[in-house]
Amino acid sequence: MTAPVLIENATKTFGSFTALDDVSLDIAAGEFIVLLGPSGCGKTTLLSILGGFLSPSSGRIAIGGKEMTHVPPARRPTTTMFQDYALFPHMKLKDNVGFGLRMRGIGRAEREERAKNFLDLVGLKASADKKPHELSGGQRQRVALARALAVDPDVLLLDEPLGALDLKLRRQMQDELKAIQKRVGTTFVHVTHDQEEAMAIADRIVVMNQGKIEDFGPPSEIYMRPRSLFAAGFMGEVNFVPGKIRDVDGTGAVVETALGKVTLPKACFTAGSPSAGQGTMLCIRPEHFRRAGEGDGAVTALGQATVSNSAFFGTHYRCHLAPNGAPDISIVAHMPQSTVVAEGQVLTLAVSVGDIVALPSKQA
Ligand SMILES: Nc1ncnc2c1ncn2[C@@H]1O[C@H](COP(=O)(O)OP(=O)(O)OP(=O)(O)O)[C@@H](O)[C@H]1O
Repeated sequence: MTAPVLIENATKTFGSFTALDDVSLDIAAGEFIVLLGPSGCGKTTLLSILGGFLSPSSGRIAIGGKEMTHVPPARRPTTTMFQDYALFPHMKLKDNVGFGLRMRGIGRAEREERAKNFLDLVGLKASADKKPHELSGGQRQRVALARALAVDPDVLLLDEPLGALDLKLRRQMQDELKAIQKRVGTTFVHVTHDQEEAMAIADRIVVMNQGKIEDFGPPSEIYMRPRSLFAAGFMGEVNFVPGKIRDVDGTGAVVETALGKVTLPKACFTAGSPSAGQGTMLCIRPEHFRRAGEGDGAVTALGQATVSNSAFFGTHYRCHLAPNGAPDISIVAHMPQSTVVAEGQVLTLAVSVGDIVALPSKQA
């Protein structure tokens, strides 16, 4: 089963501290949503409000069109899977997976049948009679997922479920989790502070900071067209170049920066229309820099820069560049591996204007 989730103006305070600040989200049935943000930003608080373990101080929650704000966890169509997935050590895997069904009064034959189906879904059908200590960490994680899905929730809430796994296993489990979610079609809301994990699994990412939503959209949109400085910086590496908006017309604006003037179309201003005199921050990803004259399409030259450090990364050179005439700015650029970039070399930097995002330099 699957259901849409609606969160309207949810706020959660603990004494005078606001952990969640006027958060609204509209999640479609069957979506894989990731709540992403640094430690303490309110991800778990939001997940706990969805699961019914916390009540919002104000605002409301609906799941599948039904009011859920004050409904206790056991009466919600949700299951929560925690990082500490605590399987019962004395029970066989099929009994661990069937445990929730037993609690719901489902008879042994049906329980075993469903437990086996869900163990099959996570690739462990042949291990149904094993006990948790006979499994690896990744296999135990799969059993926990099978157990959570076996009770057929409309929405599965996952709180850093891969946090305890080593990096290689974690990447592998991310792929599996995504594939399983697509097969079952259940709405997943998954918490992580790992940006790569979010990009690997999410249909849409909710970027959170200090109890607020900074950005919400598909991974590529948040990476390429972020709507906040925080989201731009949290989703991968980015160079910030400060500037001032000078001339605005219907098509865009001219921005004056320490690297020179850049004419940007309206689409570059992802947080709203530019206004003259406003301070702005240009966000440029390292891979969007190139040397003047390289690549196709219209590029804007951003002056000359001296390579202060260059390292070969296989797919590219990662360079630190000191723009000539702008000592306060340091640039990280990825240059194609086809041409050697050496320390001390002077390059004319260029970027395609369509790759630049301009955001208000001070966001409320
Ligand atoms: N019961 C509580 N009483 C007081 N403060 C709380 C309580 N629960 C959470 N907080 C505070 O609310 C803020 C958000 O906590 P939350 O657990 O939602 O963050 P998080 O983004 O999930 O962080 P992490 O990634 O570290 O788990 C934190 O500053 C935390 O200290």
